[in-house]
Amino acid sequence: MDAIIWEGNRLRLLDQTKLPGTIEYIECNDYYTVAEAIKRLSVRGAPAIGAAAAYGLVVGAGQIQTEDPKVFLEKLESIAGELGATRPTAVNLRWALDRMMLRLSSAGEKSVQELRDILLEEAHAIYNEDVESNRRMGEYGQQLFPDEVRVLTHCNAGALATAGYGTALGVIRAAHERGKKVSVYADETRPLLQGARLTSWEMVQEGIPVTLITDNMAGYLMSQKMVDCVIVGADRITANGDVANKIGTYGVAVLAKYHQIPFYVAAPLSTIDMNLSSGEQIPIEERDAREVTHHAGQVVAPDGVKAWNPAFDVTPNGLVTAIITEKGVVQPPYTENLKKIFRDKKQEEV
Ligand SMILES: CSC[C@@H](O)[C@@H](O)C(=O)COP(=O)(O)O
Repeated sequence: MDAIIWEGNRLRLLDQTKLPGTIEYIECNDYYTVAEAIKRLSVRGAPAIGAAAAYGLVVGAGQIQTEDPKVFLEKLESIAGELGATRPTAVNLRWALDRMMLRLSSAGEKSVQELRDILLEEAHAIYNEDVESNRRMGEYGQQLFPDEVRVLTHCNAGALATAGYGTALGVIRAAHERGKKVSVYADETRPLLQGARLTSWEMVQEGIPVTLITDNMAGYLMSQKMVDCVIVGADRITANGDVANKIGTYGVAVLAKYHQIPFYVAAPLSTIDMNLSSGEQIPIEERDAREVTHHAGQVVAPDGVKAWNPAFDVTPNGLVTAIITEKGVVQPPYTENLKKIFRDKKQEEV
């Protein structure tokens, strides 16, 4: 199931808030619809947000009515600002928009129509490269798994959270495709249940054995020696290897350390923010308290109660066994080894 579809010059986004019950696509005829879809988590997951915003910028470019390239670029910059402000933690969003704008600024003198065409080409490149990165990550990551493995994951880092195939779930998929006996425990992931609604759905569709648990069961699961490793995705990784991911990830990492279970993070280089030296600098999105006080539209807390709703937490690098990227598996010390992986990538591009 594709989260993002560009077809016949139209953008359609799968409304993930309705899964697994209803499969419905949102038609995005203007960039406000894309921005709204990102804000309300119709499209979610760091790489998917980046690709959706890139296409959102293409849609926005079509709304700008001018033939003057300078005016066009000014208006586009403002649309990129609006799209970029929709969710603060996933760095892929800013990364994709910056890449789109940079491509235009390095294009030289072009007509407005040519600039629009370049934008679409770049959005396709971001999308296609993400799928390719996930497949590579899958190949590297699956080598860390023994032939028979029970894996715990948190939130949804699958095909739905990316342009396709998935990061953490991509590694699980790759292991399964290579004939390894993989079974998955999926944390339900309160408050919005991405684990229950999306991860377990993806695994069922794929025929990979999955068992759903509530978030507070992970400790007992580990104490019963029912899990061999943890693998999660990421929304932003800083230069020292600290990892921001869905709220609850930190708790799982602490439990994994205590139980001496490897804790892996799978993420493309577009999720690694080398401009931030540590996780304390990552902006953490706080969402509406109603997501905590309500469940499926029903109130589950007394009227007037205060609720706190940070959408992400930060797992310190010391709890991370390895970071799986499309360029290989990065081991500690992260400050040194992440720098090296970016240096190698730059050399490859020359
Ligand atoms: C491959 S995506 C990894 C993360 O983006 C994912 O684990 C996550 O935390 C998603 O959060 P969400 O709030 O659903 O966008």
